[in-house]
Amino acid sequence: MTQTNTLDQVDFAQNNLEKHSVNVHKFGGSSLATPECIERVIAIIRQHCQLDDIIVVSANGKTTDLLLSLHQLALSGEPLDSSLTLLQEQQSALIFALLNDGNAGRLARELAQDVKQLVAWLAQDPLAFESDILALGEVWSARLLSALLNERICGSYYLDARDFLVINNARECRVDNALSKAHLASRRQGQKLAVITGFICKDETGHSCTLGRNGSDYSATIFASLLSAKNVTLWTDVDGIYSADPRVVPSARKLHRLPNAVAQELGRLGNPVLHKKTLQPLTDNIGGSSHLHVASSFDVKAAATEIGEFGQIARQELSVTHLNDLLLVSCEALKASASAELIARLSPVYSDKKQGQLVILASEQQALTSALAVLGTEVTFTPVSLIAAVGYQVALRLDIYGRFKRALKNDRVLRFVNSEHEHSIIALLPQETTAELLNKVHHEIVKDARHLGLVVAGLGNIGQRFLELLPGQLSRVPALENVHLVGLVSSSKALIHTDGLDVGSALTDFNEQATDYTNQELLGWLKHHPYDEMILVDITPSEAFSFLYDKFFDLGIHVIGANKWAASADTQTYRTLKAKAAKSGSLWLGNTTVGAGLPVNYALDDLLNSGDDIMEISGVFSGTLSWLFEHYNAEKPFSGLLKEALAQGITEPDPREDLSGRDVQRKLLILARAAGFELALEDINCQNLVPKSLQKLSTEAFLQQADELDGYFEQQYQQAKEKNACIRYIARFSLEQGKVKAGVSLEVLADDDAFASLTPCDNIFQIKSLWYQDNPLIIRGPGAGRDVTAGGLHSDLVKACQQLVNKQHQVTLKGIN
Ligand SMILES: NC(=O)C1=CN([C@@H]2O[C@H](COP(=O)(O)OP(=O)(O)OC[C@H]3O[C@@H](n4cnc5c(N)ncnc54)[C@H](OP(=O)(O)O)[C@@H]3O)[C@@H](O)[C@H]2O)C=CC1
Ligand SMILES: N[C@@H](CC=O)C(=O)O
Repeated sequence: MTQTNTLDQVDFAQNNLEKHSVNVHKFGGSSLATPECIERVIAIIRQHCQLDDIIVVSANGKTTDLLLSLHQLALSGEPLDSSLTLLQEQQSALIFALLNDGNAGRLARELAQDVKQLVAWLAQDPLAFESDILALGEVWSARLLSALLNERICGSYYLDARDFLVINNARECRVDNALSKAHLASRRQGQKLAVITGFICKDETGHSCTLGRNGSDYSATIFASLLSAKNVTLWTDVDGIYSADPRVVPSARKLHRLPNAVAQELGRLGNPVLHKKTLQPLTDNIGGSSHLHVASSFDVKAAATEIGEFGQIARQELSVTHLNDLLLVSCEALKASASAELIARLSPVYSDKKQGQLVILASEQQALTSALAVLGTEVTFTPVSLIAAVGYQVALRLDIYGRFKRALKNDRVLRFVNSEHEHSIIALLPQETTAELLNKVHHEIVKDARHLGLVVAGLGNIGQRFLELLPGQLSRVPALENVHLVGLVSSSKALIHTDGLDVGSALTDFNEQATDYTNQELLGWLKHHPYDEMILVDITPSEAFSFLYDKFFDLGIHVIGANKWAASADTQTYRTLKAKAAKSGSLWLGNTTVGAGLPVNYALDDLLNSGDDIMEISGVFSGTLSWLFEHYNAEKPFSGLLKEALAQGITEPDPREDLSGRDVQRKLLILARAAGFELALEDINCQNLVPKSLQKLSTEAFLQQADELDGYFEQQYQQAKEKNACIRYIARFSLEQGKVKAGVSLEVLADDDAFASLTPCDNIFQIKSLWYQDNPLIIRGPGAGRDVTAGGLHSDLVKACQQLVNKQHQVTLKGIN
């Protein structure tokens, strides 16, 4: 895990910023529309950019539309004055709202010069200067942002892409890579942020050209390819790519990672965010491995969608897309081989040479009609629409094919076709694809596709057993179908694979491949994980690790803890954690913190849910102490038994946690809190069975001197025996006349007491409540041990997943909604 420096972490006066690679950030028009939007962009750059990165900009807000309308007005000979004034006013307003007086004056003078030139072009020959006219929007936007960066953040320069980006085929916007790369290299300035115009370029004769619809996105990926950039981020008004258009399908889920091939297919089949040209420079760049991110400049915290090459898990993502306003073209001439070049040029949505048929966008009808007129044959156009299931080689997945057909069984379908590389199954419909149909098909295809990541912290006695049971659970329990083990963490080493670890060999892989990590690195990875939900199972005994819960909940991570520290933390910390978890929708389960696999926490929850009031909880809460006192008969030394319990994995890693009563004290606190009481550890009297002389030693030294315990326990045992009684470590909590009484201690019990004759290691919980007053509720069984604890954690995992697989996230589309 590596950490990159961002601009807000460095002091520019003595900047020594380490570069990892170039990143390209593109900001669209809506992200740069107003002074407030531009302030947001500045904040993003400060946080996410490094020196030498490239920033690509579109024209501010609707500037290009205004320039286009001026162009139209000029062509039709209509007056320009009011539109010109509006254009200049809008630009001036941005300049004066954002820049200091000196820079604002300079940019206003340059703007006035440009407007003069614009008026001349419009008067002279608007058609010939169309691209020069449209290019002004990006030039103004880049000049403004660069000046602002110079004022606010760091050295910056702006580049007009027409100074280096050369295309040698205007119709297909094909870039002359060698020439453009050389020109760009000669214009870059080191240790500064470049702001470059998107959308515009020049042709081989030096004339201005534009890159067409979504041209700035295309510019960004072209620059990334020229510079072998590591990442390209399209900062836009939506926070990623969804499994269907979320404006139409409310249950659409964000796709966190998309393989290039799938993203390209989505762009081709009408995804509103991706354009089919955008990815081309990255995928054409053989050996290049740039990843494309789609992120929202309006909601920087929202996880983005990352597009690139990924392993198996990302390849399982499915989505549904649709296109209305299509035409099915039938023409005999299309069967001839002479039509091949025409078809390739048009790159239709679908073509069937045998049948002489194409499917094109309705907007392409005119171009096709004139192209086919040359062939002199009759053409028929039939309005159609398409709906498609898109995913990596989805056409080869028979289950998905079946579901897709099933969802459409009551609709008229002209035909089902697979795309060339099997990344989509397309249904051509003779009618419009309605919102209702889209929702129906989406539900059928995407219903169980939420991916849950799993990180296990603590790979000791219990953690290892948990992992041994995991493969069986994953293949047996339907709710775990989309759970992927992605991380294993011990106190100093971590093995994290975003694409998933092999559950069968996870521990061996951890022992061979895990590397040192810091908590910062772990949190950094968790912050950007690409899963719908992330579950962390804490099987450490560590208080330090429990301090991270606060951050986990901030990040919306779900926690299943066997670790008792957080659940028994001081009242303020506990309250804050509960509130944070509730706020971020994080689940926090800890059934095994008390009674290992026994469902005592669940039972208390159920009682409260049933309207009951709990008045008393008592019993034997320690598996270790139960095992010790049920076995102890003063024949074998007590210390010998203690070491046996440690070897059996019943005790805490340091058995003094058990013997001191602290473990029982924590458990009583956890249960009292679960029963709805607010109390702290200090409110629970605790009898420590470890003599002072052994309390401060290391675990090893304590075990060596453990025979110092023997005399005390022998005496306690014999004294009890004389009264036909026994010794047991008991926890008691009660509410008496509105006052809480709580304590844990060694008690002398009659041999026939309900807490006296347990199977060694058993816990017993006696709960008195309104419903269970005269005849208390009893839960009894093994309260410690590898199997029951690991099993209890699996029970929590299934419970969490049952809730999370169906959880709906509110889609927020800032800038669109
Ligand atoms: N034994 C039982 O029957 C029950 C136990 N529990 C709880 O289960 C937990 C685990 O117990 P057990 O398996 O016996 O413990 P172990 O000592 O056998 O294993 C502890 C694991 O936690 C790791 N660890 C320790 N500190 C940290 C840290 N700061 N960050 C990340 N990992 C850390 C250790 O790593 P390393 O190897 O590097 O030291 C080790 O892998 C405890 O909280 C215990 O109370 C709960 C119910 C029943
Ligand atoms: N050491 C504990 C383990 C479970 O929490 C016990 O003995 O009960």
